[in-house]
Amino acid sequence: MIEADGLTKRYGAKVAVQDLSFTVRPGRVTGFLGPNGAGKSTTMRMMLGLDQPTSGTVRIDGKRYAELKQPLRAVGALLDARWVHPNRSARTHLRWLAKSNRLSPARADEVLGMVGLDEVGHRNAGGFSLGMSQRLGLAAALLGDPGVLLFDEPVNGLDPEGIHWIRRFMQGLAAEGRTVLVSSHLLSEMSLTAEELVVIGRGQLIAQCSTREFVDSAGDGAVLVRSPQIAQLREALTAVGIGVRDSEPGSLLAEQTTTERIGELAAQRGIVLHELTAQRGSLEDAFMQMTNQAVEYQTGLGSEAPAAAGVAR
Ligand SMILES: Nc1ncnc2c1ncn2[C@@H]1O[C@H](COP(=O)(O)OP(=O)(O)OP(=O)(O)O)[C@@H](O)[C@H]1O
Repeated sequence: MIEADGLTKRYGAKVAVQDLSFTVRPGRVTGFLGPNGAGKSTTMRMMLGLDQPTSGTVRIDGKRYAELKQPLRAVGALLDARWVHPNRSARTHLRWLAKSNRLSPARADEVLGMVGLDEVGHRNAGGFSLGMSQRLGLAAALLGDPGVLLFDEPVNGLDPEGIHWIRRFMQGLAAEGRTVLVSSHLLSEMSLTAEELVVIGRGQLIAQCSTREFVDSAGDGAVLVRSPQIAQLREALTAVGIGVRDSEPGSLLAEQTTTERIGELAAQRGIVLHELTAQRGSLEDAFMQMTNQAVEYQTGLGSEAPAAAGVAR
């Protein structure tokens, strides 16, 4: 579990992270989203003790990073996949990391196998493709078999196969009961990967909720209904005060309601339904709507945007 409590980081006059409180729970992948410069990397660096908070705390399984006796056994991270010695083999790189963290060198081969690099473990890491480097970065993060994993933009620059592989891998780690926090700019990818979201803008919390709730919060509550008895359905809906908009022939859009309400109403009146679909936006729509106020610099004369609108829970 990761717990941020009133986390604040200032660089001189610049406030990178401001009074940020959220919890990341084990057993599912949590996406960490925010526009450029929102403070995601700074927050992750504070989780790993690479930056000190100006105020507030962030705890990994109840402890600050500095209090962890063997940090690599508690938290693993992939921040920059290119951080390897180019003339060292992947295996030597991992063994060196293991040794300097008092972990068994045999663990290097185990993690190489876990990420599918056992065949190329003897090759110089400097010659690895981006996808292979990302896998090596994941292997390094897993060396201490940690319960908490942090990934900063792990799929940046990868091809669809690489993205798919990392998605399944992260979901597998979460299914083993680990806490997995992953930042990404790729929103459609994040909607497939993450069950939970922490969304920040200008260093402040915008939302912490399930991906489903986040997407729903941006929807307009309309429900598409298709029925061979559309006239009767329209009458039944307007009779109970539900607003109706036209859609394709044989269909209508019921406003500000739920699929449950319409399904039950149709059943009571004996009206046959062929389709009942809540109209959802995409994670992209929700993100744009929620972070619109929170982009660091709005277009137009570089004026700063107002503070993030608070839908945080
Ligand atoms: N060492 C530093 N000195 C001064 N300002 C910094 C420093 N590190 C980050 N910042 C500023 O803090 C803010 C948050 O940066 P951060 O890199 O954490 O955002 P981010 O959400 O990770 O952005 P991106 O998605 O673009 O990587 C930015 O305005 C950035 O310019």
